[in-house]
Amino acid sequence: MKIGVIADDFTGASDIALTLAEGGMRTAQFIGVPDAPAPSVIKAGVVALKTRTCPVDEAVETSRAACDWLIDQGATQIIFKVCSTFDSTDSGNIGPVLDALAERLNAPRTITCPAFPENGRSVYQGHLFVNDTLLNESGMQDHPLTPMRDADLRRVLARQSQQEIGHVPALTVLQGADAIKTALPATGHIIVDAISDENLMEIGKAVQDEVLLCGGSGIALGLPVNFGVSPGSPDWQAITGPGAVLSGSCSIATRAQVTRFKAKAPHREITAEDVLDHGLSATDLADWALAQPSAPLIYSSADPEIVRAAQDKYGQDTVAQAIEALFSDLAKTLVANGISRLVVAGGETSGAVVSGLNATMLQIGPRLAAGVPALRLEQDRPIAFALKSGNFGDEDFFASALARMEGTP
Ligand SMILES: Nc1ncnc2c1ncn2[C@@H]1O[C@H](COP(=O)(O)OP(=O)(O)OP(=O)(O)O)[C@@H](O)[C@H]1O
Ligand SMILES: O=C(O)[C@@H](O)C(=O)CO
Repeated sequence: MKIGVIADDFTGASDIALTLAEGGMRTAQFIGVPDAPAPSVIKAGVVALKTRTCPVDEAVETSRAACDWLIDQGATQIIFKVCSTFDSTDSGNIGPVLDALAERLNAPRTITCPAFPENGRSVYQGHLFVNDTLLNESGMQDHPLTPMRDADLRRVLARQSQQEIGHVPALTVLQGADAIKTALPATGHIIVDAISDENLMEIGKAVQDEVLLCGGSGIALGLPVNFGVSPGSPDWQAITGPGAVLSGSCSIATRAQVTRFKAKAPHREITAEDVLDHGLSATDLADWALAQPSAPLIYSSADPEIVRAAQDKYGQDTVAQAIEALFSDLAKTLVANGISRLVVAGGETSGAVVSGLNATMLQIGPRLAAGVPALRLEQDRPIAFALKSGNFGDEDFFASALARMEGTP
């Protein structure tokens, strides 16, 4: 293994795994910290954790363990993969994990850039934009778990970290790799601006010898070439059989996808009340889903006012955990009863689903959308997954992903 990635959620893990795989590296996504060595053919290993919103100490400890495992596999460069919208709160978890990894790796400085231009995320003057709006006006200010109310990443990270925060501005990045390298301060966490893939390729060259990087999948764009590989599309063998869509993301993009898919597919909504007051069970939902004539959608995705009201009534963690536990049990029951293609929307939701299936390693297939690969899980039969980040994919994503898993994406 050459590159090791510690991803703070499951959709983010497959996002960066796709970038590394398309960059030409044999890549696998591991579910949690493995207790066995990686296959020797794997040149980029992505450990998917569920640490974006867990208690800080747990995030630090698990991320350190993932780092140790990746180093044991031979990784010489470590990436801490966070959300391209820098999802976190003032207490963490990005800053504390980055501080701990820097200490573990004896890295005097780290480079952070969450830009993902293909999906509209850019960093300019230290501020994160989603398309043409600042992060804090992009809809992310209403996220159920990590509302982002400040777009200045220097301030956001400073509130979470013990280290000094540096910045390399776009005007320097535009001058290319040598200028970036020269401008990097010797110590601290350094936010680097990037507004295009070309910028990210230059950053990739500039950070060839840096041991710890942090960012969205864009930070990996310019790295595989440093290891002498050439870009290509990962292989895929079609997986047929019944499908289903499970959506726990409440993002703007996912809600539009839910609306679009509902117009043509059997669908069923899960509300916080159903789960917490009326004892809705995974078995009831699975019985319904398995009786449908075409791939059904089961969703808890809801507008911000509905989410806020549920959180006020039951408590944020209680609702999130109850809904995630239901999706986890549901996925397990569906797969046990023949579902072979699963599209899942939302990072936390994907974490719950994949953990529920006791998956340990996912193979990375070709892209279904920017940042979303087709994934293959080998159990007693192959299962195809899409683990879609909340804000990724076009409105037709659910139908197109299910269709493309059956053919050649
Ligand atoms: N109706 C609802 N009411 C309250 N909370 C909900 C509701 N539906 C989902 N949630 C919770 O909101 C959270 C959504 O997070 P998730 O990571 O799955 O989506 P996302 O943040 O949009 O995706 P990503 O992290 O990939 O951007 C989950 O913890 C989920 O359980
Ligand atoms: O970087 C992103 O936006 C995604 O990969 C993600 O992490 C969302 O959960």
